[in-house]
Amino acid sequence: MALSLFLSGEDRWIISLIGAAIAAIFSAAVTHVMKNTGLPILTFPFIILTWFLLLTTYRLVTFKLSPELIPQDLSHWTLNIKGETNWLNGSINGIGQIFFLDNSLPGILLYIAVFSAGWKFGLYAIIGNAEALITSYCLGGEHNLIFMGLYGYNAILTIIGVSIVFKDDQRFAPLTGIFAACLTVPVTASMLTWLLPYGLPALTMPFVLCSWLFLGARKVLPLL
Ligand SMILES: NC(N)=O
Repeated sequence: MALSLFLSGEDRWIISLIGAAIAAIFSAAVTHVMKNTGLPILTFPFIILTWFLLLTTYRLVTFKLSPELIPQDLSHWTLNIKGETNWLNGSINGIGQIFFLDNSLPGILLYIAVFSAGWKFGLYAIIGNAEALITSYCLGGEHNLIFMGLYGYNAILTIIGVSIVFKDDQRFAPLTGIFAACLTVPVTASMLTWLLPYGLPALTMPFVLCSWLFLGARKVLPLL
C-alpha cells in the first residue's frame, strides 16, 4: 500500500508487489535476529523496506517518487500551526491513517471493525486517538496534521500494543499504554523533522519506537 501510494509511474504496481514479497523475507530475517530480545518486530521491516525503496528514486530512474513527497531544507523550514480545527474529523481520521485513509467513512468502519474484535480494542483505540489529539494540540502541533489524524494512528497502535496485545499480567498495563500513546506525539514530531530533508513519511516508526521502549523496559521493570 505504502509503495503504491508514494511511488509514481506505471511500474509502481509491480514494484509494490515485489516489495511486498521482499517484506515477507525481511520480516522473517528480522524475526530471527530479534528472537532473543523477546520483543515483537511490529512493523519495523515494513518501515525500513519502504524507506529504502523510496530513496532509490534519487538514483535509479525505474523508481519514480510521488510528487507529494518533497524533501525540504530544515534551514528554510517554518512552522505554521494555523489551520482549521475539526475535532470530529480528528476523532475519526486517526484510525483511518493506519491504512493511509483520510476520509471519515473508512474511519467509522474501522472503529466498528475494531470494536467487533473486542470492546477493549475499540475503547483503547478511542482513548489513544483522543490522547494524541489533545497532546498534539496542547503542545502546539500543526492543525492540518493533527486533524488529518497524522498524530493519532501511532498512538492508537501503541496503546493497543502496550495495554492489550503484548501485556502478560501487568497490573499497570492500561496506564503504561496511556503514557506510551502520549509519548508518540513528540516522537512523531521529531521523526517528521528527521525525515524532512529526505521527503520520507514517518509511517509507523513512532509506534515501533514507543512500543519497544515500554515493552523492553517491562523486562526489567515488570510493573510497567
Ligand atoms: N500505516 C502508516 N500510515 O504508516
